Amino acid sequence: MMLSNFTTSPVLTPAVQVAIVDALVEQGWYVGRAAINLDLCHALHRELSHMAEHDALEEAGIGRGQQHHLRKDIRGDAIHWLDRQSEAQRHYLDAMGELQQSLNQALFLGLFEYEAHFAHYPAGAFYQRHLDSFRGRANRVISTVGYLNPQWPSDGGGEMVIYHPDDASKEVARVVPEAGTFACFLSETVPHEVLPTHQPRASIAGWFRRNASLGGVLDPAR
Ligand SMILES: O=C(O)CCC(=O)C(=O)O
Ligand SMILES: [Fe+2]
Repeated sequence: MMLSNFTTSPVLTPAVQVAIVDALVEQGWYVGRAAINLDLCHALHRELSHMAEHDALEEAGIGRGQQHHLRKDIRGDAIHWLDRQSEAQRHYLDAMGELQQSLNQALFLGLFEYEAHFAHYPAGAFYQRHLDSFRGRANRVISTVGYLNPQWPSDGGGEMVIYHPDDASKEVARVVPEAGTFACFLSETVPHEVLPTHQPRASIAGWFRRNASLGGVLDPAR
């Protein structure tokens, strides 16, 4: 049994939370290495690997509610929504709850909930350039990605590319998906993609949401 101390140190330090808020205000996106507690990343990685090995993941699709369908030509990951079933998941979700409070206090965003899924990209999988939310639908406000891979070779592929909010042809960051790295960006304005990965790739993608129920029509969470 490996001893892990993710329960005793913060998932995201207060300094990292401040850096996230500042970067979102200044440029609309944040990327930090060694931002999330590594023991927690390892515990979450074990959990996701176990699910992948036991066929416990579902193929990811695009669109929500009735519009949900599979498009392997657009995204090739398999997912499992976090459900607080393990201590590691509860820690991650509690940390995102704290971040939600920091974001609301500093930016008055009125974020009211957070949803997140594990994502497993098998070798060869990618996710084409996209926005996580569409203006007007105003449901997903801030996107987060936590990376779980214990190590990542320089030729491993699978980087997340972030593009400039005002110029989608301009690459502003290339994020190596290694454990401890955390990315965060405005869901409606920051285009991003996952380049084809050359080896299995593990992450947690999540979104802070605002209630977007309109005209009595319930906005489906997923
Ligand atoms: O895993 C990543 O790096 C990003 C995934 C993503 O863009 C998404 O799930 O919407
Ligand atoms: Fe995305």
